[in-house]
Amino acid sequence: MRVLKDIEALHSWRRDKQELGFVPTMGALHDGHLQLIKKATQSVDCVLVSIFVNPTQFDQQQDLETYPQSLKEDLALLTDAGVDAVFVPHEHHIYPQGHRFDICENELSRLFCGAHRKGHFTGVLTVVMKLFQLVRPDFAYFGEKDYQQLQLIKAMVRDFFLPVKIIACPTVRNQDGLALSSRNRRLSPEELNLAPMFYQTLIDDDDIESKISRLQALGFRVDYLQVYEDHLLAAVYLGDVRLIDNVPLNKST
Ligand SMILES: Nc1ncnc2c1ncn2[C@@H]1O[C@H](COP(=O)(O)OP(=O)(O)OP(=O)(O)O)[C@@H](O)[C@H]1O
Ligand SMILES: CC(C)(CO)[C@@H](O)C(=O)[O-]
Ligand code: BAL
Repeated sequence: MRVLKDIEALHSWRRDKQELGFVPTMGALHDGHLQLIKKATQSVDCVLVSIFVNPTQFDQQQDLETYPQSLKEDLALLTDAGVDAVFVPHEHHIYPQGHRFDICENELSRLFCGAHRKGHFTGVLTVVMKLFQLVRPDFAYFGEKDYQQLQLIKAMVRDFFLPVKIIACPTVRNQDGLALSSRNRRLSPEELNLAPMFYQTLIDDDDIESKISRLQALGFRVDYLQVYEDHLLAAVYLGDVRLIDNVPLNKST
C-alpha cells in the first residue's frame, strides 16, 4: 500500500489509474470504515482511502483536540484490507490559502446537526469538494450512520455536476445495536454500557416525546430527535461525547 503524504505524491500516483474508488475518513478506523472499504475493493480495481481530521468541520476546539487518532494501527488495517493507497495530507496541503473559499448549502445544512454544530456542514462539504477535486474518484463511499452528511454530499454532487457516483453503505452496529463510531473510544466503561440504549430507544414503539424523556431519564443529553423525510435522526451527549444515529421510520414510532 502506498502512503501519499502530499498533493504531488497523490497526483503522480493517480496519473496511470483508471477506475478509482475513494473512501474519505478522519481515521481512528473501525469496522464501519472497513465495511465501506470492503464494498469499494469488491467493486472497483483501485481503492484510495484518505485520513484527514478536517479542522473546519469542528465547531468546538476541544472536540478537535480530543478527536481519536491512531495512524499506525489505521495503516496496518488498511494494508490488511487490500487498499491500494492512503492519502494523509496536512492542513496546509488542503487549505493552502487558509480558509478563503467555502461550499455553503443553505437549507438542509442548517437543520439537525447543522443547527447544533454551527458551520459543521460547510466544513464537511468544502473538504469533500477539495478531496474530490484532488482525487477525481469515479465512486465515493459514505456511511448511512452520518445520514444528513450523506444527503448533503449527494445533493452537492448533483448541484455541481460532479463526475462521481456516491455509494451509500449501511450503518455497522455492535451486537447491542450501538452504531460504531470513532468517538465511542472516548466513552467511559459506564457510558459504553449505557450507549446501546440510544439505538434501542430510537427503534422502540414510543412517540418522539416519550423517546426524548426516556433518553433523558437514562442520563443522555438530547441535542435533537426529529423526523426528516422517512428517517428519524438524533444526536445525544453522554458526558462530553456526542453520538449520532438514525433509523428508517418503519423501524420507529
Ligand atoms: N458505523 C458505521 N457504519 C457505516 N459507516 C460508518 C460508520 N461509522 C462511520 N462511517 C462512515 O465512515 C466515513 C468516515 O467517518 P468518520 O471517519 O467520521 O468516522 P466516524 O466513526 O463517523 O467518526 P465520528 O462519528 O466519531 O466522527 C463516513 O462516511 C461515515 O459515515
Ligand atoms: C466525510 C468526512 C471524511 C469529511 O471530513 C467526515 O465528515 C467523515 O469522516 O464523515
Ligand atoms: N463522521 C462525522 C464527522 C464529524 O463528526 O465531524
